[in-house]
This record gives sequence, structure tokens and C-alpha cells, in this order.
Amino acid sequence: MEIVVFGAGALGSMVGGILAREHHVTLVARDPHARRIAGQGLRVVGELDAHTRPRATTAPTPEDLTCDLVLVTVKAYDTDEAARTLATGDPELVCSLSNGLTEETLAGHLGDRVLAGSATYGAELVGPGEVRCTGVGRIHVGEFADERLDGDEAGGASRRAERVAAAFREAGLDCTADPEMPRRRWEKLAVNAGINAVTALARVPNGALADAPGRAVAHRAARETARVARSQGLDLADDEAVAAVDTVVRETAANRSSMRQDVESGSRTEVDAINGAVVDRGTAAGIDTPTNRTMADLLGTWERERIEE
Ligand SMILES: NC(=O)C1=CN([C@@H]2O[C@H](COP(=O)(O)OP(=O)(O)OC[C@H]3O[C@@H](n4cnc5c(N)ncnc54)[C@H](OP(=O)(O)O)[C@@H]3O)[C@@H](O)[C@H]2O)C=CC1
Ligand SMILES: CC(C)(CO)C(=O)C(=O)O
Repeated sequence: MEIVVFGAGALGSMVGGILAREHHVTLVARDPHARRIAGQGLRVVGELDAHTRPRATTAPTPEDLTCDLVLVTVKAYDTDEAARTLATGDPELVCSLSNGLTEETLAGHLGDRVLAGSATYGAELVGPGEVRCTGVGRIHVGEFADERLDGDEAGGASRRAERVAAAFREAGLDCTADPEMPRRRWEKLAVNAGINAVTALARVPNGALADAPGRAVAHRAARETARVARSQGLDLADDEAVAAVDTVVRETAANRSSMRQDVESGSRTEVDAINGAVVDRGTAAGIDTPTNRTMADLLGTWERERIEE
């Protein structure tokens, strides 16, 4: 496959580096990372090990973006700009692995070429040309809205998602085409809504949410997310959202969540695309989401203060 990874920071470099074992991969990255990859290739270290030679560029041309698949791995707040750039080319499929509800933004520019994705692999950039896999997880891809599973995609499966998943597996990544991606997307949102902001505000590892009082806050945020999901026609029970939070807390107990990492490095967070998305959709559906609203407001206050400094 001809694959472009748009926004090759930590996650995109790791996934792109592994995909380059079997596919023609172009990484859209920043310098000096892009320059080092173009010169010396890309090293994946840690729990995965590879040295591959994907192409790398900071400024993709429309021809570069006319490919079989674009994987979007920018932070959620960069999705709109990424989508505008992607629309200058003609990719056959576009799939986001970003956290938060980003697919609607992509589809606004790229239409029904957009698939949804989620990743539970962990990745951190070591330096130019090198990325560390900090945890082997799983990637899911699929259609992002129930109505897109109808028609010729009978039975909820999506042939194009199956094709993407098979290409990932061929390169050695654990990837599944999920016939229930619309629901999974909201379940992942509940997990991120429950874990990310709480661990960022309290400055604790994910495992600290195994006990009260952090656990109770995370559960409230997850229940609110499930309620909003149901208002959008998705079948996500409160108990299922809470159980998903508990599972991820257990499985990633030692992790510093991505939002905690952002706050500790003084960077903008993805709170708008996570807790903010729950609040906005809840408001539109007449559902109050006080826990998500409080977390979005607190992190929003911190972000404004940081930007003004
Ligand atoms: N890292 C992880 O383990 C995981 C991350 N995720 C999710 O994946 C997404 C990416 O996370 P992560 O990889 O950690 O983030 P990073 O910030 O490391 O990577 C994103 C990269 O995209 C670059 N970028 C943004 N816009 C452009 C552009 N127009 N052209 C070229 N490069 C661009 C950014 O550069 P710059 O900063 O200079 O703008 C940055 O290097 C997030 O939504 C995150 O929540 C999900 C699961 C695991
Ligand atoms: C699953 C979890 C919570 C793992 O830390 C994550 O996605 C994140 O940190 O953004």
C-alpha cells in the first residue's frame, strides 16, 4: 500500500516506522525529525524494534497525498488544518488514530473517505529519527457512524476497514477491523474523558484512579459520556463505560496519561476534543455533563493562563 502518515510525532512515527517494513510509507513530520529520517532512516526502539527507511517530508505535495491511505496522527486540535491540507490531494482512504472525536472534522473536508481508528499502543519520541514504543497495544479501524455501515457494507463489517487492518497486520501491528467502531469510538471517548483530565489535574499515574476519590470522578465523567452517547443513538451503557475505564486504569497503571504529559511539559491539551466534545454534544441534546464541564473549564483556564504567560 502507498501510505502517508500525517503528523509523524510519537504515535505516527512508531506506526509509520513499522508499516514501512511492508509498505511504501511517507511521513509528514517536522524538522529536524523529517530531515534525520530522510538521511538515516527511522529507528523504533523499546517494545518494538525496527530500522526502516520511509520517505519523510515537511511539506507534502498534492501528488504525495494522492495515495491508498492517509493515517492522521496529529493532536486533535490540529485536525482541521490537517484535513484542509489533505484535501489538496486525492487520498483513497483517510483514517485518524487521534484521541477525541476528530472524524467529523475530517469528513467535513474529505467526505466518506474517512474511517475511524483508535490506538492503545504507547509511543514517545526519543529524538530526531528515533521513537520508543512504550507499550504494545491494539489498533482498531472501522466506519465511524452507524449509517455508514448500511448499504453495501452488510452485517456491520466494512470491507475497506478489513483491507486496512490486513495491511497493518502484514507489517506486524496488532490491528482489527471493528464492525462496531461507532460504539468503540464513544467507549474510548469515555475512557479518555474519565482518565486523561483527572490524571492531568491531579498529576497522578493512571493507576491512582483504581481507588477513591479519583476513581469516583473518572466514573462520573464516563457515565456522563455514555449518557450522551446514547442520546446520539449509540448502545453504550453506563456500566460498560465505567468497566472500560477500570480496565484501562488497570492495564496502564504505570502510564502518565497523554494529557498529564501535555500539562507537565506546558503544552496545549486535547481537553476540547475529549471532555469538551462530551459537553458540547450533551448541551445540544439537553443533557447536563457537570463533571466533564468542570474538567474542561479547569484545563481551559490553565491553557489560557499558559498562553498569556
Ligand atoms: N503517543 C501515544 O502513545 C498515543 C497518542 N495517541 C493520540 O495520537 C495523537 C498524536 O499523539 P502524539 O503522537 O503523542 O503527538 P505528537 O505531538 O508527538 O505528534 C503529532 C505531530 O504532528 C505534528 N504536526 C501537526 N501538524 C502538522 C503539519 N501540518 N505538518 C507536519 N507535522 C504536523 C506535530 O508537530 P508540532 O508539535 O510541531 O505541531 C507533532 O510532531 C493524539 O491525538 C494522541 O492523543 C493515541 C494513543 C497513544
Ligand atoms: C488510554 C490512555 C488513557 C492511556 O494513558 C490514553 O489514551 C492517553 O493517555 O491518552
